Amino acid sequence: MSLYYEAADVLANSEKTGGSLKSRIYKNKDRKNSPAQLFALISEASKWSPVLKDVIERCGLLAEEKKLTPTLALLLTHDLLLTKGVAAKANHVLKLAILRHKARLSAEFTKARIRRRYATLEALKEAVDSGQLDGGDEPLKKAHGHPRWVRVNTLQTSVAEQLSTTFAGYSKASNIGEIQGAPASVKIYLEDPHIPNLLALPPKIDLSKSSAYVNGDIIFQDKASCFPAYMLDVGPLDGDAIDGCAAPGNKTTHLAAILSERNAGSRQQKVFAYEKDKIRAITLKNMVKRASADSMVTVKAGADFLRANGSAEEFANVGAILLDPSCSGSGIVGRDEAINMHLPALPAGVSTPATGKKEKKRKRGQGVEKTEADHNSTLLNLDFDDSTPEETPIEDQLSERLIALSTFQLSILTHAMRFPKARKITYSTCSIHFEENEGVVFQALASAAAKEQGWRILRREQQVKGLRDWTKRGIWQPGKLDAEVNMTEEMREDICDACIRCEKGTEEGTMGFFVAAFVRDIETGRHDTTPNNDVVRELEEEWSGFSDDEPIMVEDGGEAKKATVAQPAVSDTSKRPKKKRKKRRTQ
Ligand SMILES: C[S@@+](CC[C@H](N)C(=O)[O-])C[C@H]1O[C@@H](n2cnc3c(N)ncnc32)[C@H](O)[C@@H]1O
Repeated sequence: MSLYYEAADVLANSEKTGGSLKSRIYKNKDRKNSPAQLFALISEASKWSPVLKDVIERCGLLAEEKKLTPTLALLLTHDLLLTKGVAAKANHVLKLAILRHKARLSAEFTKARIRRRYATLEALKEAVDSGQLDGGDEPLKKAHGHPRWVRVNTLQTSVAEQLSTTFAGYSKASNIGEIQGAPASVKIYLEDPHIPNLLALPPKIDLSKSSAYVNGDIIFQDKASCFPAYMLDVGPLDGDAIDGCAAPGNKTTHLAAILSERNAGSRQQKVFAYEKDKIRAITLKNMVKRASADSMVTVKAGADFLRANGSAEEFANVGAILLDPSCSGSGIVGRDEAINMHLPALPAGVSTPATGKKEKKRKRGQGVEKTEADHNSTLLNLDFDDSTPEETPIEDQLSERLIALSTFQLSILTHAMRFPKARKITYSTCSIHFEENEGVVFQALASAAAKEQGWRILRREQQVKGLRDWTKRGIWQPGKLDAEVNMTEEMREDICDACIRCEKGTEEGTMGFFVAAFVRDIETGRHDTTPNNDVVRELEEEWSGFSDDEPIMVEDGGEAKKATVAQPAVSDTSKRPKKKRKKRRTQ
């Protein structure tokens, strides 16, 4: 199928596949054209669509070319006017159709630019790239746009140095709202008040080609994603650290930077970075290298943290563990202030034609035309997701997936609690669900591991200043845990107050996120951390085939069960019954 038919087919999403546009493009292996090519065409055409819609309508293209749908007209006009040309054979029916109107389309394009008061094509391109034309001719006015968060990599540079080089000529914004509403062309930044070495920049700014990004001086990392390493607050007395779930490596490199800073750059303390997935481990290694953290970080590629033996000699000095395990990804901002594709309206009396070989036999009202006709609208809302996702949000079978995920999350957390020298653990997710967040924290605190090893929650007043001051705290959702937690309401409130939440789409400009920290006085801990191979085997049995990209299938479609709060009295792992994943296990 030609590039244009295939792109139109993706946009029509006639099979009603879930997920963001990007995941729909990249997951379908049956397409003839490369995902990168399809994604580039659709995203570029949608950026230009407020202008091109106008050009196509004024030119009367759809009235004359009965073979073109509004989507095809938009895609073809984009390539005709803004690229090297239409990517099709000279005699292709679509190419012939659009080329017939080249002169008029070009003339209307020039008029459209002049009407918008852009002196040159370059000036118009800049406005389009910065999203200024997103809402028609109106400048970008998003209530809570998602800032481009940039962490300055202190292993290589400093905020002062970056402000005088990469961001030379930028001025200080007075608040985050100013950043959130700014188009990319406005050169402003804000130093984050909660996290050191973090800058907020306008949402659509593209720094991916800047030398600072390419050479690792700056790292794109959402503000919330910086909370765990900062919360861990590792200092010279904390020894080495482990990142138990590390790829792509944002938190690993942040942890290394903090350790190095606190150690006056001596880099004596090490970070062990576990990554179970071999492919993701390659990304992790690259990121660690690019951030100049390779002298401090040992990547455990393809290694399962659940199998790590805390009593091993190499971990003898591990005092801090950061855990950011796989989760539902429900907090991720897919830069999902979705991009709108403005489609040209069909002239009165013109019906939408079929859109390609597969569509030839379709009747009016199917495929692309159905999508457009059904919604009776000339606006397609595209959830683009151009970030590097840590997880793939999957809405299907949510409650089953939450049970499976939280079982795994609890296992990994209680495993970390058995490392003999560990005194600090952070647990985080980019999920908004209680089950994966406070639910796991309450169960971990009630677990045998926590009780035997003396772990408790790091109370709000003991947290580093920026996070102590953060106002969004944990929540309690009654009825979500099978057994009520054996504690007073006051204790429960304290634990919730110790937990930190971030919401997406708010005036804070973060993704949806959760973090909590656990601490203990080392003297109270019992040193028993040999991995229980029965438990590991059992988990592997349950988790074989699990990957971040795959939804977890549950055998029946039955109602999800609530999580059970582990009670210490029944927590002896040797008595743990072997069972399948649907039941939560006592840790
Ligand atoms: C949420 S992502 C981590 C994101 C990372 N902390 C960052 O900020 O860049 C979770 C990662 O943990 C890995 N993972 C899941 N289970 C694991 C296990 N048992 N041991 C090691 N890595 C695991 C996944 O493959 C995935 O790459």
